[in-house]
Amino acid sequence: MPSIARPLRSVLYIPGSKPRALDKARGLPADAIIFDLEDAVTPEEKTSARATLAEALATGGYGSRMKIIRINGLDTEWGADDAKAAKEMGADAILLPKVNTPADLHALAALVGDVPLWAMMETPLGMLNAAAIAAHSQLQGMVMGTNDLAKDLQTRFRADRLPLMAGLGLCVLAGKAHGVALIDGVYNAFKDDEGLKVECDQGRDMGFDGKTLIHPAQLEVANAAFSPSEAEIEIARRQIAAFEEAEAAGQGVAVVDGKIVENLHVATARETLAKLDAIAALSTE
Ligand SMILES: CC(C)(COP(=O)(O)OP(=O)(O)OC[C@H]1O[C@@H](n2cnc3c(N)ncnc32)[C@H](O)[C@@H]1OP(=O)(O)O)[C@@H](O)C(=O)NCCC(=O)NCCSC(=O)C[C@H](O)C(=O)O
Ligand SMILES: [Mg+2]
Repeated sequence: MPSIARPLRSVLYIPGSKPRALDKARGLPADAIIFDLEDAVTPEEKTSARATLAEALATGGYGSRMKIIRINGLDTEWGADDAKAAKEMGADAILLPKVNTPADLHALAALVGDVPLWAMMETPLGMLNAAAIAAHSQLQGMVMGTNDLAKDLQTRFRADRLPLMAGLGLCVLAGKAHGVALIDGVYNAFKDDEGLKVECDQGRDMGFDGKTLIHPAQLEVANAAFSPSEAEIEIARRQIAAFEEAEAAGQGVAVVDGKIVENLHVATARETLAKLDAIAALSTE
């Protein structure tokens, strides 16, 4: 399945309770924003955060950035009211935490109707049910919750994320099979650009569309890592040109830099250039 056209390289969490951060985000180069009512907001502020967020979104100014609202779980005292409020606020998508089964999404859909849904994939049961969750007709995005997953798996932190790979891999397979956007988990050490880059590159290599972020300082690294590189652009152009030349000569295969280029490689090359165009279009919106 091809990735969706909208760039989602950088997906920034903003606590719904923080007016200063909500305001700052209007000028930040994030492809998407997750306005958070869940873990970034204290129980004491849950209700007021809903009102603070509603005011920020009514004021607007977020441009073409995708606006996703993460609500509290429907098993909490805030979840149902969050869901109804998120729909009224005109969210592009509602993100449900700790999705374990498709039934969790059915319950949310019953409250909000046909609003696009996103799922936090962050429990062992959710990972095991990734294929069924990704198949839900309203699901358009999956966000990895690597902190909650690590907690439930009782893993130790490893820079290579080996203990999380089985779960992340299941989500990548499920998301690709059903054409769902795939966003990698956060990198907690928000002052460590080098570590962030390593993790972004790993996520990109795995097929994620982008990374969730917790601080504006992480935007540049993520945007760069999930954009086509100069080398990828250059080889894509040469592959397309070589294949077209081969086709004109009645052949189905070209060779570039000693490697074969077939239809499927050309499809990937065209996707790379389309992504570049979509990113360029963001700056003119
Ligand atoms: C991590 C932070 C608490 C750090 O905050 P702070 O100390 O205020 O940072 P700075 O002083 O460096 O901030 C500089 C300016 O940037 C603004 N800011 C900070 N963070 C954000 C943000 N996320 N979005 C927009 N703007 C932001 C500050 O307001 C400052 O602005 P100004 O004063 O005008 O210069 C903080 O960054 C933070 O709260 N981050 C978000 C944390 C969060 O959302 N956590 C929940 C999501 S992660 C999660 O739940 C993962 C998942 O579920 C899992 O299981 O893994
Ligand atoms: Mg979480």
